[in-house]
Amino acid sequence: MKIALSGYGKMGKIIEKIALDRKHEIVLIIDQHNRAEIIDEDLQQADVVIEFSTPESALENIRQCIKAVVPVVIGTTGWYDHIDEIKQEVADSDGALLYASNFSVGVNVFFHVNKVLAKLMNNYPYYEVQVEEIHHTQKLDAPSGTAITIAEGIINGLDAKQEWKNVLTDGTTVVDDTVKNNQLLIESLRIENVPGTHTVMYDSEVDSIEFKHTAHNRNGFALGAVLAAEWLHGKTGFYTVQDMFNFGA
Ligand SMILES: NC(=O)C1=CN([C@@H]2O[C@H](COP(=O)(O)OP(=O)(O)OC[C@H]3O[C@@H](n4cnc5c(N)ncnc54)[C@H](OP(=O)(O)O)[C@@H]3O)[C@@H](O)[C@H]2O)C=CC1
Ligand SMILES: O=C(O)C1=N[C@H](C(=O)O)C[C@H](O)C1
Repeated sequence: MKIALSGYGKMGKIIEKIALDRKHEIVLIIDQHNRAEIIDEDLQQADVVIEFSTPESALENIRQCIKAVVPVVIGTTGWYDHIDEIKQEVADSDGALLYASNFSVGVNVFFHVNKVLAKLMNNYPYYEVQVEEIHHTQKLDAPSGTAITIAEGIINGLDAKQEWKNVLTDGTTVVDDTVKNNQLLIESLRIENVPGTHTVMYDSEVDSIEFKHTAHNRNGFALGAVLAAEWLHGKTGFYTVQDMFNFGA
């Protein structure tokens, strides 16, 4: 398959290596420096674009892929307020798009079990729940896209929570204590060199339940993105990575 990389930072470089190992060809690399010169015909050399750039640039990059009718796999986070518009634009152009807040197998298993657990915990309302995410200090968005997906899974399953609220903390004190009872707290910590750690905590007076995923490196994210590009090839429509993993509802 011919792959274009949109974003060539920490993730783009690992994706390139895994794609080459899997006998794909990288036909175009886009970063901040050449972005302005990229025209639709450049993108159309590729069977699929893999987009891991920045929260500010992702939307424009995605829209150019849709306009050029080139399938796009999106790992970039921080653009999710526009998902409904993008879904409509993909439908209007008969394009192909797959996105994920997290492409790793482990996190997608975690997402599934998190939803089951949230429904179960309706029976035990004396547990208070919160989410914690820890990432490296270069991360531009908070909360992480993964934490948002986890929070949505809890909110859909657990009657006591209706919305999430994010607090950036230094790990010792919660800076903002205005979280309401119906809000699910997502604490974000930024610590040097952490690839991504997510924990769901249910806490009661007598005990705590902690459900945790720790990424040891970025290889699982990158492999998942390449597998998603292979899966999307030849399809049209709007997909999430859950369509690929197919763990069920
Ligand atoms: N879904 C998932 O599984 C995962 C998602 N992510 C997400 O992917 C994104 C990228 O992460 P990461 O690789 O760590 O970030 P980096 O900061 O390491 O890389 C970002 C890259 O985007 C480039 N860039 C900046 N502006 C543009 C633009 N307008 N068009 C194209 N490229 C541009 C930068 O170029 P330059 O170097 O020239 O500035 C850089 O190469 C983040 O949103 C992160 O949250 C990360 C890991 C897993
Ligand atoms: O920025 C990162 O590094 C990561 N971003 C994704 C997110 O926001 O959830 C996925 C992973 O946790 C790493």
